[in-house]
Amino acid sequence: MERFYLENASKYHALVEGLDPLPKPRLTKGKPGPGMIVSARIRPLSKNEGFPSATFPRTSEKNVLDIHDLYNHPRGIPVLRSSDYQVDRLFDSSSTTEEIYEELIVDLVHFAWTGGIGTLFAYGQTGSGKTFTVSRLEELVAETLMKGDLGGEREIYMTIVDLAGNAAFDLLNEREPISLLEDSLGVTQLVGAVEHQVFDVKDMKAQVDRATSFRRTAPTLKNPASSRSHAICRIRISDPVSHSDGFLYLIDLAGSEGARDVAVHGPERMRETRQINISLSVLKDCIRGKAQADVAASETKGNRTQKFPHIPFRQSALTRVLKHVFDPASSRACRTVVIACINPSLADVGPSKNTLRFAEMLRVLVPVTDDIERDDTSAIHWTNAELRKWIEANSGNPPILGSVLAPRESGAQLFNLSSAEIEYRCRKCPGVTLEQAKVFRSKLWQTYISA
Ligand SMILES: Nc1ncnc2c1ncn2[C@@H]1O[C@H](COP(=O)(O)OP(=O)(O)OP(=O)(O)O)[C@@H](O)[C@H]1O
Repeated sequence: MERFYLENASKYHALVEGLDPLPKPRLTKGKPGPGMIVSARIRPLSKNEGFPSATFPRTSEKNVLDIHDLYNHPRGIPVLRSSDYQVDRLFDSSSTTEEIYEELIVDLVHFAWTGGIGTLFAYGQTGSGKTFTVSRLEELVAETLMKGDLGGEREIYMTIVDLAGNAAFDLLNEREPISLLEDSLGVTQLVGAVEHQVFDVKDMKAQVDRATSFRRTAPTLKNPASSRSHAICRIRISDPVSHSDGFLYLIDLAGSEGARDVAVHGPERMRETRQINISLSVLKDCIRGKAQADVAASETKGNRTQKFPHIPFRQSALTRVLKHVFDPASSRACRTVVIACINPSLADVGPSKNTLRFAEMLRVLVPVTDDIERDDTSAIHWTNAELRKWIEANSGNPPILGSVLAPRESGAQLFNLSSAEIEYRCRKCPGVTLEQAKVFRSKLWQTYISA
């Protein structure tokens, strides 16, 4: 197939240039649900790949991507086959990891700092840029956490482990095997993994580099050092005053390889690929189930008598480790960001389409009512400054401070927080009682409902 693409590269360019400049519009009704953003990042095409780019972000529509494949028609005339995909946020090949951090990840850091659970998944075919993206994001997270301007004292602990099938290894301890055991509360513990307390940026970055050097890699057709395991970097942010922990998970998933890529590597690698694909499939079901549960909870304003979708988090080691992210019984406030990484090369259109289909399946959209679409001044569109003003005027005495907001939190994000999270934040303001926090919470939601 690659030979076919190379031989017909000029034909491909001519067909793409001759396409209708106004592609069929993508009609999606709805906005992303609370607590979940599904994005895609297209990496630049490297010079030595030799194939044309087959991915085309639309200029006329935000966050929509066209992929044009060249089909070897039986009559011998190559034809174009086009498909389009939509995500919540698309980063094209000129985007930097710093931009992705500012738009999507810094909020997760603030969220974890205030006691929430923030999770990032980088997903995609082998060689699509997952490790490149996550490594830089880890450095940027370290810089934010250690800058000292997040407010309050915290202790930071890091654990970095590697999951290959059902086996787990400690990347901060020379890849020593560890056990995944469930404790009496049903939480899967990483027994034997070192939890390293970090005190500055240099120390954090050194731990990340150390973990990278112990990561399991193997050559695939697409990447000479392909990661054949899921790497989980867990950052626990402990508040010594309230004795509560926030968590940040940065997860570089194993490359989703096609059978074609591993066929030359024998039965061991085929088995490994099967295990990776099964765990990715369970992960998809869990992320989607969680997003549906979040939407249902926000629509019923946290009423837990509502029947939530089944989330099969016990079916793989990866999702068992992330129990408090996926367990519907968990009361922890969670936010998740998925970055679907794409190699734009024409030779990779098949895996790229699979990755984008996977990303689309994760999206759970909330219907947008006409009122909300029309009314840009409604409460959920308030800026941070407007929110602070509203909080000051409506929080009673002693006042609940505007600091209950994470620095970049939007109106929609604040209104979608769980009741436990809102009360937890209010209680951190001096003198505020639980009763007052509850009154404030219900005022907040009434404002949201009437918005
Ligand atoms: N945004 C980018 N800009 C420049 N180079 C990139 C970018 N993303 C990836 N690359 C390069 O592409 C190659 C493959 O990237 P990377 O190793 O991150 O892929 P991967 O998805 O983690 O692969 P695997 O799943 O096989 O481990 C690397 O040489 C990396 O430097």
